[in-house]
Amino acid sequence: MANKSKFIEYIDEALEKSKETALSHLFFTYQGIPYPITMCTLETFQALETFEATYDDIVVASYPKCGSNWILHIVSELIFAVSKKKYEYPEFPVLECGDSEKYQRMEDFPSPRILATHLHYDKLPGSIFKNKAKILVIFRNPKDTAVSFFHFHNDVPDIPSYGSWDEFFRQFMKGQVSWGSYFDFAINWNKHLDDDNVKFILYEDLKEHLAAGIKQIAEFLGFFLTGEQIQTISVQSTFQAMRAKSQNTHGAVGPFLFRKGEVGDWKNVLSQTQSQEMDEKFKECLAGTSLGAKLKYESYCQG
Ligand SMILES: Nc1ncnc2c1ncn2[C@@H]1O[C@H](COP(=O)(O)OS(=O)(=O)O)[C@@H](OP(=O)(O)O)[C@H]1O
Repeated sequence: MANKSKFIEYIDEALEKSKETALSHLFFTYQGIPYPITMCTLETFQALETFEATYDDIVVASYPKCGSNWILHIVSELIFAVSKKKYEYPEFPVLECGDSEKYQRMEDFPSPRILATHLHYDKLPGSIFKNKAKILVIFRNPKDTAVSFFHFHNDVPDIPSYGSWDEFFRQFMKGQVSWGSYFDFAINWNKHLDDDNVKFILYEDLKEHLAAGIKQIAEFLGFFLTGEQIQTISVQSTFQAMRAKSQNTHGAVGPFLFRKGEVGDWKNVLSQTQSQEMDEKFKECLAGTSLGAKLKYESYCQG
């Protein structure tokens, strides 16, 4: 991720703040959703109301740990392929993270701007829809998402740890984790996945058919690449390739962020009771919905 220094600088600063933050003090609530005080502030949320999206913006929307860094990488490689200019991330790309003046600075960022966000659909700035920015929404099955989230907290030395997986699981199921409930995030998006300018991506599908997924993303963004170019990006976008470069792209947190990149790791972590509890929650929130079908829950979360 190009202007590494600013990107990594931001991550390092957040880690530095995390060192002094106990888990019990990690969250503040804004409009009903918990956010980590190490990355989000009230001032920035208030300033976000002034953010003007543009038609050229590419927004990568996801619940945490569903693969946003993967998509950010693919999109920046696609831009490089069509423009021959290396995409430079001018600063940390998560829209709601950083200081309150970032939206002013963003006005001068070169187009297309690539933005990431973990905000729920109903918390996204209205200008994203009004100005018809393109939105890539990535979802991953909730069991692997929870396991990835837990490991991130408990493996990265400076991030506040949970006492145990069981404790994390309880909080995850209640939505008392950073960016709130996976299920609320999903319910919020459910009716909008076929909207104009929205492209749904399933982590598990991308993992199985990487080149085909990259081609679909390129087409959605209106980029025309040769099969050879798609193939090259595909080779650079495997988990192994990204993990190998992760210290350069993401700094010290890189190898923890690019942890395992697998489908089904939940089977090593969730107890049978926890697995059933998640199945019940899925049924209650998403059974019979369009997103429920798109997530292919039976394939990835059962058996
Ligand atoms: N190329 C590729 N292939 C497969 N999987 C990948 C890839 N890149 C990132 N990942 C996995 O995505 C998980 C991190 O998700 P995010 O990038 O959304 O994390 S974050 O919320 O922005 O911190 C995290 O999942 P886990 O390994 O299960 O923890 C990453 O390994």
